[in-house]
Formats: sequence, structure tokens, C-alpha cells
Amino acid sequence: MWRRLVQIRRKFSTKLVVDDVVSRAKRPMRRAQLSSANRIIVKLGSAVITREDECGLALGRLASIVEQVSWLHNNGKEVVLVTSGAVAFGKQRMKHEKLLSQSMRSALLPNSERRDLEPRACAAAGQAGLMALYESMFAQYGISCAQVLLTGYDFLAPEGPQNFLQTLDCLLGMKVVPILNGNDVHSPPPQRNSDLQDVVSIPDNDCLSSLVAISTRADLLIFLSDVDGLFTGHPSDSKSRLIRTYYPEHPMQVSFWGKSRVGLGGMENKLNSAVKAVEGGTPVVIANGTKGEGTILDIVRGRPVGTLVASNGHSELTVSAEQLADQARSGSRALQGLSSEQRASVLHHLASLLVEREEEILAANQRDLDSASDLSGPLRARLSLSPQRLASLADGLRQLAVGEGLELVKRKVPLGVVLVVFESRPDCLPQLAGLAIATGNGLLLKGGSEALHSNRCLHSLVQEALQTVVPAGTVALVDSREEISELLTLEGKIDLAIPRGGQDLVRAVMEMSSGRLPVLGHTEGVCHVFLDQHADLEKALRIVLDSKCSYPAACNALESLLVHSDLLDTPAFTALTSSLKHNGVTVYPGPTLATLLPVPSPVATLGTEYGGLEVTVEVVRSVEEAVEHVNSYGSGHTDCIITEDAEAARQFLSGVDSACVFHNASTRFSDGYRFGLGAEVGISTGRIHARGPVGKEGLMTSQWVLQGQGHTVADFEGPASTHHYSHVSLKPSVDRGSATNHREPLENTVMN
Ligand SMILES: Nc1ncnc2c1ncn2[C@@H]1O[C@H](COP(=O)(O)OP(=O)(O)O)[C@@H](O)[C@H]1O
Ligand SMILES: N[C@@H](CCC(=O)OP(=O)(O)O)C(=O)O
Repeated sequence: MWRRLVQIRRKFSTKLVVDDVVSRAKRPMRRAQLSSANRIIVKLGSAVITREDECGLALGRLASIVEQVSWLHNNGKEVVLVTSGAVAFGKQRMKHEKLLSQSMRSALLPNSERRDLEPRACAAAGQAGLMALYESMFAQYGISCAQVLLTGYDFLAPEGPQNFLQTLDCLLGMKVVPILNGNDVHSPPPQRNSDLQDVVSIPDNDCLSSLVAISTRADLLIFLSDVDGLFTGHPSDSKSRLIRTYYPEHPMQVSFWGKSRVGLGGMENKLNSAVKAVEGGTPVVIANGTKGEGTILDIVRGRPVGTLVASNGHSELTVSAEQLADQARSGSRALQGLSSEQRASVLHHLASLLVEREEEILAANQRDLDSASDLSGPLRARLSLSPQRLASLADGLRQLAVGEGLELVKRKVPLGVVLVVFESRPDCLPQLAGLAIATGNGLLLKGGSEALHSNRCLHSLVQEALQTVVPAGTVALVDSREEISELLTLEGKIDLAIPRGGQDLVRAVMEMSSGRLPVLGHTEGVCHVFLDQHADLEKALRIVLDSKCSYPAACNALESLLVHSDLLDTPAFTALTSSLKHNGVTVYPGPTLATLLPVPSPVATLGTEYGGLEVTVEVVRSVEEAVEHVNSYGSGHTDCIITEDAEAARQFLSGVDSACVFHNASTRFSDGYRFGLGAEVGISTGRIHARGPVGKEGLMTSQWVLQGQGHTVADFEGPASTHHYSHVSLKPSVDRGSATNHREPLENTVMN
């Protein structure tokens, strides 16, 4: 079968393939681009068309497909249907006929003349029924359709495929939906091993669709089958995974066996046909046509449905999302195999590169800043790098490199592969890479497009530092948003997703992953400082100014200042507000303050993260009220009380339910580097164990190691038990792989 296909293709290619096919084929294709596809070929496999119980056509499914095709057609797209199912449907009809006439035939015909169900005869019978149905369904939408039956000769004729192309053009021009199938009646008899010279049949409709896609220069070919797409192995095997994107330039390991209930070609043939179509310039999506409604429209809208087979633009660097995850996983394993000294040397190398290549990094950063004129003030501030920032990043990496190696029984192990999506701040990149290297994790990074050049520059330095010891793919930079949505569905390939940015980003990541991956949320920072009536004015001034003005774009900057009502008429309050103004800070009164002082109208909403030189000032009457305000309007990030009254401080620190609660200290201390974590994965405002600035421990999990000497549970439990659990604390044991310095003593169960 495949030899015949190759033969047809070879002949076909020499006749038809036009120059621009090569350039069309080399265009990289992303899902989002599918929405601009104009000419779309939809191929329906036999299993989509016929019912599972072999009783007739699957009317519900077909109606939904016809409805979607009609919608596309009525919205200006040129849709060509390629329908299989004539043989399968015809077989059902003929079986019925055969049963009816069985007794008569067996009486009249000698054994030698009884015939089995002949596929060509079945196709002839089935095709008429199929077309009748399509006609009546399309008529519901006011659309006419036309039958086009093709053979290999249509492609191989001396004059080329122009005859049928002209017919197609004419039909499309007249807004008629062409419905294609192979002309099975012209096939050689099934038992004959055909002479390749005389081949006029096309092996199957996957092959036919790809030939049609290439010759009509279609923008998209959709294969609808009875499985969700191309899997790494047979879909019924629990170890198989759906492949979301397949780049022919980077073939993946796929095994094939079996076909659909009634299919002819099988998945291997479908993939081969898809690859040919891609080489001819048409991207392909293989998806399930038997479940759910709207699959075709979802594909055309660029949603991550099925498997996209497309060119990556022949880029050596582009690999699929899954391959990126696989590379990061094997990189993580390689990192785990390194000694702590080797890992520390990578971190030191990266730290030196950040300092030595300062000029290169700042130039890349300047390119981003130059093209970011429309970015809001806070985002622009976060985007900007400086020599000081690079020096402190380098310092943080050197801190990460210090490992003491503590022996643990419940040992710490890397999570595996972590995906971090971050906005604006390029300085996140070396921090996150450092944390991943220190903990032995593979890392996939997606930064904002506004920091493209800075991120690429910093990532190349990470690769440079890494490549002497582990594969470069251990820390990968992901290019497109589309890859992120694919990566977020890769259960088992990615162990944790961390969005670092505003609430919108966190929400988008959670939605895209829809519960398939654990997500460690780092959301906004609406930090409060409460000025108690027993505050020291001098401390208050220093803390408030530092919290607000030292880096207003940071998530740990002050956004809401709460002032005890007793301070309102004091020189302390006046001094504080005028010094804020003096430092360029715009003050917005809260609703209560607005009723007490002759100030302009109050802020519309409390709990705003300004990210710039702006602050809300509100009045509260007690510590309890301050605590309640913070818990209601804060984001659970960092909140501080300024007071000399120990009881007030105790009340605030125990009442406020945030990741970080401070007494007489700037909110800006809330930071992984300042907490001695070297660098931070992010600041978690969630309530799981990783809370506040999350350093290496956020990228680690644990593993229990049990050393026995032939112990069984029966030795400890039940009437014949000879041992008992004593749960005595033991000395810590070995820490696998990580160059980390876990100091917490862990308890171990001893069995005697
Ligand atoms: N690696 C694989 N991924 C997906 N499907 C596979 C794979 N290997 C074999 N198959 C089989 O391929 C079938 C789809 O191909 P095919 O029988 O040609 O379908 P259709 O009739 O829709 O053209 C599926 O039903 C599945 O059983
Ligand atoms: N012309 C044949 C095509 C068969 C075919 O290619 O089947 P499938 O592999 O299900 O797409 C028919 O209509 O049954």
C-alpha cells in the first residue's frame, strides 16, 4: 500500500510541485496562525462517519460536522470535505441485503459462485447513501454540495491534475462545497498485488487529502479520526501520550499498531500523509471527530486541539513543547548526577558572566526599553536592568553555590521539571536558572515579549555556564505563548508551573493548565504599613519612605498606609505626608480619611497595587481595625506595624494573615535575597507550605528512604509480631543529588 502511495507521490511531485511550495513549506507555523487559514480541507475517517455498533451512519456527529463546515463556508472560508466511509457504510448495507437473500442464494447458487462482500461493490453502494445524506444536511444551511470522485490518474495524467483542479475551482467559485472520495470502483481487485505501472487507485483518503491539499495549495488540512490525535504509542496504552505538536524536522519516537474499527490507512499512514502535506506547504491537525462538538471550529480558532503537524521553519533551535520538557527532564537528571562542587562551579561561572558581560546585557536590555515606549511606568521600571542589579544577582548566585550537604533520611530531591512564566523583569531569569541548577531541576522559562532581547542575552549566558557539565536543554527559553498553553497540559512531563506576575497572569496560567499541573501562584503585592499611635516618628518616616520609594515597582513596595486616628492632628502625620509629597509620592485618601479632613474625593477602591509613586492613606481607630483592614484589602503578601507598644505589635503580628508580617521594618525586606535564600522562585501568597519568598525549598520535594534487613509488616503487627515501632529520632541521612544545605533535622522511624 505504502509503496503505491510513494509511487503516486513521486510521479505527482514531478508533475505538480510548484516552486513556491518549497518556500510555503519552510514557513514556521503556530496554532494561532490557523485562524487566518482560508482554504481548508477536512478529511473524515470511516470511523467518524459510521456508528460504533455498525448500524448505519453516525448522524449526530455528521450533523455537527456539517454545521461547522457550513459556518466556515458562510463566513467566507473555502472548505473541501474528503469523506471516507463509502466502503464501511456500503458493507453495512450489503450485509443486510446478503442476509435477506441468503436463503434464496444458497438454494440457487453453487458454492463456487457465492461472493463475499466485495469492497468496490460496497463502496459503490455506500457512496450514494453518503452523498444523499450530505446533500440533505447541507441543504438545511442553504448550501449546495457536489461529489468529486478521484483516482490516481487525476494526478498522474499527462496534462497534470489541472482537470480536477479546474472543477474544484469552479465549484468553490460557485460557493458549492466539494465532497471528495477516492473512486473505489476503479481500484484494482483487492486480491491482486498491483502492477505499479498501472495504478489508478489512491491507497486511501489520508493520502488523497494530502495530494489535494498540496495541489490546491490549501492553508490547513484537518484529519478527523476516532482518537484524540497522534499518540506516542497506541492510545489504549496507558503509557502513551498525546503529542500536541509534531515538527517533521524533529521526528519523535512514535510506535503504531492497529487501525480504527473500519479505517484503511492507520495512524502511521496518516502521519506520513500529514508530513507530505507539510512538506508541500499545508499544516495539518489530526483530531478526534467522534467526540464533542465544535472540534473543527476550535482547530480553526487556534485552540490546542489534537496534534498539530507543522513546519518549525527548519530552525535547528525550535523543538516541540514536549521535546523541550523531555530535554529539561534529562538535564535535571544530569544535574542530579553532579557533585555539589560541580554545580557550585556552574553557579560561580554564571555569576562571573553576569558581571563580565554587563555591557552586552545592558545593551540587550536597552533594545527592550527602546521598543517599550508604550509600557506603563511600573512595568518599564521592572524591565530595566542596572549594573547594581546585575551585581546583586551575581551575589545571590554565589550564595546559592554555598552547600554544606546535610544527611537526611527523609531526603530532599528536586521536583524534576519546573515551568516559570514571568512578566517584564529579566532579572528573574538568572535567579531562576541559578535556583534550578542549585536544586538539580530542569527549567523551562517563558518571559514577556517586552524583555525578549534581555532574556535571550541572559539565557545565552546561562547556556554558556551550563554547557560544560550538562546539556543546554536543561534550562530552556520558551518562545511563544502557544507553547506555554501546550506545556501547561503536559501532565507527567512538567512537575510545577510558577506564574510570576500579576493576578491576570496567574489566572491565565491556572486556566490554561485547568488543574493538570500544580501551580504555585505569585500574585500581586498590596502591602500595608500601619502607623500605630505609639509609633516612633523618626522610625516611621524612614520605614515608610523606604517601603514606598526605594523601588516602587516591586511587589513588596508599600501601597496602603494606615494611620491611627489619634495621630491625625499631630505634627507626626503632617511631617509624614509632606515628606511623601516631597519624594514625589501622590497620596490618595481612603474613605474614612476623606470624611475627617478637607481632602479631595476618596479613592474608588481600596487594595490597589499602584506599582509607582502613589499610595493610599486611610485612617483606622485601633490595632483590631488595622488588622481587619489588612486582612480585607491586602493580598496576603507583606504587612508591617510601626509601634513601640509590644502588645500592639503582638496583636498585629498574630492577627494579620499574610505570608510576611513585620514589626518596625520596611516591607522591602520581603525578598528571597534579603532573607538569605540567595534568590527566589517568587513570593507565594498562596497558603501551601511554600509561602512568602520561596527559595530552593520551593523547587524541592522529599523522598522517604527505608533501609531494612528483610523486615516485614507482619514482624510488627498482628498476633505473631516480634518487633515494635519505637519512632526514635535518628541522625540525618544522605541527601540525593542536591548541592543544598538543608539544616532542618528530620525524624526517622527506627524499627527494632
Ligand atoms: N501512535 C498512534 N497514535 C494514534 N492512533 C494510533 C497510533 N497507533 C495506532 N493507532 C490507531 O490508528 C487509528 C486511526 O487511524 P485510521 O484507522 O486510519 O483512522 P481513520 O479511519 O480515521 O482514517 C486509531 O483508531 C488507533 O487505533
Ligand atoms: N474510499 C474509501 C476510503 C477508505 C479510507 O481511506 O478509510 P479511512 O482510513 O477511514 O480514511 C471509502 O470511502 O470507504
